[in-house]
Amino acid sequence: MGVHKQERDTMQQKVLLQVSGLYKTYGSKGASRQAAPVIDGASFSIRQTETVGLVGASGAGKSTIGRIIAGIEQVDKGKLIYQGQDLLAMKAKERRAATRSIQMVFQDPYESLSSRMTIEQLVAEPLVIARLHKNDPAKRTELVREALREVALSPERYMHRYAHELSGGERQRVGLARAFITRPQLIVADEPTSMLDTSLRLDLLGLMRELSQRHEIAYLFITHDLALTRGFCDRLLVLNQGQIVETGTPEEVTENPQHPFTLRLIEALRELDQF
Ligand SMILES: Nc1ncnc2c1ncn2[C@@H]1O[C@H](COP(=O)(O)OP(=O)(O)OP(=O)(O)O)[C@@H](O)[C@H]1O
Repeated sequence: MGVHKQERDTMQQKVLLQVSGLYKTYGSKGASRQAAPVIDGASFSIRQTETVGLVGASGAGKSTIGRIIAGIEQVDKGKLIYQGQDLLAMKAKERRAATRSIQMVFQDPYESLSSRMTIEQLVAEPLVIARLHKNDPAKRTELVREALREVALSPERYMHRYAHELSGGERQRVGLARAFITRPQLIVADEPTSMLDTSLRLDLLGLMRELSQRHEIAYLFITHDLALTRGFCDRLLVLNQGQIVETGTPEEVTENPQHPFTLRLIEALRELDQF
């Protein structure tokens, strides 16, 4: 009743990640008691194959949440249940194994790819880190080729080149191929399009969508660009003062915001992006 088809389909998917009561304060141990928490009890879930947009003002803690989920940032308190497993209760080694299927794509394709490695080495690196196919270099090469084809880069043309020889759009595709090579269930994409021009932004999102449909990948898509979330995200999460204050489809959130902060955020972002 009142729920449209896309949303109903999404609701029927199983929960992939459940985040509950997340807290995070930055600062040295002594100072942290006085410092205000950046993440202050955030709770939300991501379903299998769902594309969830995380929006909020600059400095709201969006990247912090992304990095916590990807396991590259510590958390003070809270629960992360991924595929039914309590990640924060695990030992580091166990957690690494349980979260191999969570990958991250970063904002800056210039900074995030080493200029000393070939594209083949860069795309293979997550396999090396996860010690997958350790004694089978041919298998690794085959997987690199496959990952490059998935992001519409010809292996023959790109494998032996270096990141500095590539355009920004091509580098972001390499970033996506790196995320894809371990066959993730969830990709945290932190402003992956913000350094690309408009047509390349749409190309990358189109590619991400195709990957998701072909391989059943869910995304947490961190962005300040509300216009981009339409047609790409199934659902938005609005982060304010370290908490998720609103969720809904991009249309619901932008056309009928329920929380006063969301209204202010939309107005501010509209001014910024002429959205
Ligand atoms: N490593 C760190 N040490 C100390 N403070 C940090 C660190 N990383 C982030 N912060 C602070 O935490 C707050 C949230 O930062 P975060 O990068 O998560 O926000 P964001 O919503 O992603 O911002 P933006 O949209 O500008 O990228 C900011 O006030 C930031 O200065």
